[in-house]
Amino acid sequence: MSTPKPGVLALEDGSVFRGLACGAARTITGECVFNTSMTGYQEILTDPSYCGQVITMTAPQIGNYGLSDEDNEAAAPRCSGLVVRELSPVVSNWRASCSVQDFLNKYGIPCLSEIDTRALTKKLRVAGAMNSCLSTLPLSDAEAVALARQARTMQGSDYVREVTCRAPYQWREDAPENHNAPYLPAGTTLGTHTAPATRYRVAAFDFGAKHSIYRKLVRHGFDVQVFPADAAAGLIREHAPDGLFLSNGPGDPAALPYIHKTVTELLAEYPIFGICLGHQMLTYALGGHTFKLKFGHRGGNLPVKNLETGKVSITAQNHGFATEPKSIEKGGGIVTEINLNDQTVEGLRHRELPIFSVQYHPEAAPGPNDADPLFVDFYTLISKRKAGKI
Ligand SMILES: NC(=O)CC[C@H](N)C(=O)O
Repeated sequence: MSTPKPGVLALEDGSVFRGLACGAARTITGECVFNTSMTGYQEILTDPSYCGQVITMTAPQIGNYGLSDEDNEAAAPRCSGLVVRELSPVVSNWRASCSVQDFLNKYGIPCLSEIDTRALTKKLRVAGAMNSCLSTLPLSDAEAVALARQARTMQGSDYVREVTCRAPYQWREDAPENHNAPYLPAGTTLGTHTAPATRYRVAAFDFGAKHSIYRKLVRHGFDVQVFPADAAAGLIREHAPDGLFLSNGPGDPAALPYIHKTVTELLAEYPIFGICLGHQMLTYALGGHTFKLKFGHRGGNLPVKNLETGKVSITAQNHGFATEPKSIEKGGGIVTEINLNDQTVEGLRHRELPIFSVQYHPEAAPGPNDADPLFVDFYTLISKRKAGKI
């Protein structure tokens, strides 16, 4: 075994953490954020919404079950770096095809282990998410801090352009990355889930979508046609979908005026469901705006209350921005859900139009399945629209 090399993480406030280098040998910068999920590091690493960010996992050991070919959320990871307390020296799972170390090497992502992630997370909670420099090459503290201070700021950054698909395509049920969601022919039942007999066509804007969302849509009776983030309203109309889906994605939601414009144009024409960045795009289409949260919500057990039903769901989340509640009122938006930790907006709907969205991740990969019925709600909304009831 080769001797582990030292590596460094520096924050823009001048803090420096030294650990052991693994993954790619390089120096990167990015916004340092933390995720409190106990499991699901593969889905987190491959979620394109982390583009431009250095992910700190607060779970003390990462990597013990390796990575499997079926659980990726995108074709390649888009995060900038990974920080962990301990990387498991062994991989123990029959589904595993590689280790975290091998995966990071393959995709050129640097990682630090043996970092006091508790101290780092406490710093980020008090000061807020900060820009950082992570290097697995020889670099002095002063050099690393200087690079962290020069890093591109999250606010104002359009990272969607870097992760969206280049051309429209049909999401294929039999695509290799789709193996872990068994295909249910129309009308058949698996466990408590019955695949609807009638399938609807949904046009999905890919802002950096997690594949689990497409898998869920397919399971819930949708045929998914995926469109690049800058697809014009006319292109969507040509496809004649039954509904629109707005995906999750990286970066600052305020920095995407071309998407705000398209969604505004399509607002009154189709039933719409948005998740995370998609929810934020609906916010802008309703004339509203977002603001940056201090340290964001990233984890697998965040409590959300539905203000209309009183029901509380435990949800998976990954976002750094949130909707300003008052800002959506004029455009007909109603806040439907709030986060019980900080009372920020977690869901909205339109007063009359068949449009709704959530800031959290109902596809839950990783995470609890409390919000799974939202996919059924979207299906029901489209059924009603087609029956002329709304
Ligand atoms: N997961 C997402 O879609 C994140 C949305 C947005 N980039 C945010 O951080 O708030």
